[in-house]
Amino acid sequence: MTKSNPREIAVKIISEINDDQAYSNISLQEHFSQYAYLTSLDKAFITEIVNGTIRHMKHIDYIINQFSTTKTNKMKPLILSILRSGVYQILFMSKVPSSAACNEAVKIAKKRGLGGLSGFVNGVLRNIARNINHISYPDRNKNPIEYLCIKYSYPQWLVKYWLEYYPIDFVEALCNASNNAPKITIRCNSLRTNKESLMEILSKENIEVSQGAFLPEALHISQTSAISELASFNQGLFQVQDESSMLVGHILDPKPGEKIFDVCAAPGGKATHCGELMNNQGQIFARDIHEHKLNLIKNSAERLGIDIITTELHDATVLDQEKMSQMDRVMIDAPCSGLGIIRKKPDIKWKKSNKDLKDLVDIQRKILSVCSQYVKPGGILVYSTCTISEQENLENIHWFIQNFDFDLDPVDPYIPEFLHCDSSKKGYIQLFPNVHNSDGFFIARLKRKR
Ligand SMILES: C[S@@+](CC[C@H](N)C(=O)[O-])C[C@H]1O[C@@H](n2cnc3c(N)ncnc32)[C@H](O)[C@@H]1O
Repeated sequence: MTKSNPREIAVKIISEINDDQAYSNISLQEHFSQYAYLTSLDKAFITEIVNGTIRHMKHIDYIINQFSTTKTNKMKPLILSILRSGVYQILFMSKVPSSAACNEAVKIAKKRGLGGLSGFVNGVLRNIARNINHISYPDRNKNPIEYLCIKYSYPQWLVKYWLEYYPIDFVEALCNASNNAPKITIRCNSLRTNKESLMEILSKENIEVSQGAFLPEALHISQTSAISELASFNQGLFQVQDESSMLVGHILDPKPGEKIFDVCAAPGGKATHCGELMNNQGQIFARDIHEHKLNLIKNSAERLGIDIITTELHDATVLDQEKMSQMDRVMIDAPCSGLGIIRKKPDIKWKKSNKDLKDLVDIQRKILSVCSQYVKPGGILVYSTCTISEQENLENIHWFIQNFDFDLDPVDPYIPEFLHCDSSKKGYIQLFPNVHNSDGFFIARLKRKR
């Protein structure tokens, strides 16, 4: 069997994402396992082509359509994937010579049985490479929506949606920041080590490591692939988690000995963080609607040395009478549109729609109305999402406090001072990639009145 080269594998993954609805992160991991001969450099190269092409897809298609008589919506899907990945390399990968991008695209077309179209691929890509500095774009002043959609590659519904809530300069900065691949952030496991020791161990494993931005337990690391092969990972010294997501644990503020309910818990990032914050004392019930995901929680808890987490298969929209008013704290890390994690999962741009947001609001309100009943009088409920959508965030919270016996509770005591703002004094915070250089996250803290 001939080995597939990295560009060919990238085209395959791009096709799976666009044509078979695969998720970018899952498809990348599956191919890395399948092609065990790939080096870490190969993996980084494939990840860059795949995520970059998906990130800039609308911009890329706009360019292809200026140079090809056959428009992108009429092309064979495989040819389109080959062209898109070729244009990405020409436009965004300054270290890749355009000639290499064109030649390799032609080779892939031939190898995949589309030799008859190799001249077309060659012609379109070389034409684009020659004219890359003479492409005209929509005018920002005359047509701001089209400009943002093309320049930053976002679907029109999303640009319009964000513009309903934020000024255009903010939306432009948000679109731009959400196109940057983020640093990897890890959480030092305080049950097994401390930050200084972990930094030393990681350096010995040839991982570049630096302090996180918000929280004492957060570190940034350079390595993006093969984290799970590190001895330090397997010894449970850390967990991969964005700092914005770590803030949820701090805002919940669980104490040793308490009973905590995490009703949408998989893969367990926040449940295991709570285990660490509780010094592995107390009880955490970690539920999810998907059985196969419960193993992810169990495996992480075991690796991190946390034994107070009980995993349970349960639909959070269905009331569990036995748990009513039993919990000191309840965490609803709700299923959401994920518009805050486009940096990590660029395919979210193309997979979500306005209708999804409306459907999600229904589920989120159902989960809020059911799971708030598990909180003891005087207890705490934290609602969080990894999205930037007022409907799923603040509008849900306003609806909730109007209809249930809960008040917002200030989050300032639980977050670093530089994050303090008007809303944190009231009881919630919205993080943005363009403002906080983190995932876009919403976190609200609510206290049950009686
Ligand atoms: C945002 S993720 C949770 C992430 C998790 N808290 C963490 O920090 O790792 C939302 C989770 O909710 C689960 N989910 C979706 N609908 C649910 C429902 N009706 N009941 C319980 N879990 C649900 C999904 O399977 C998904 O794992």
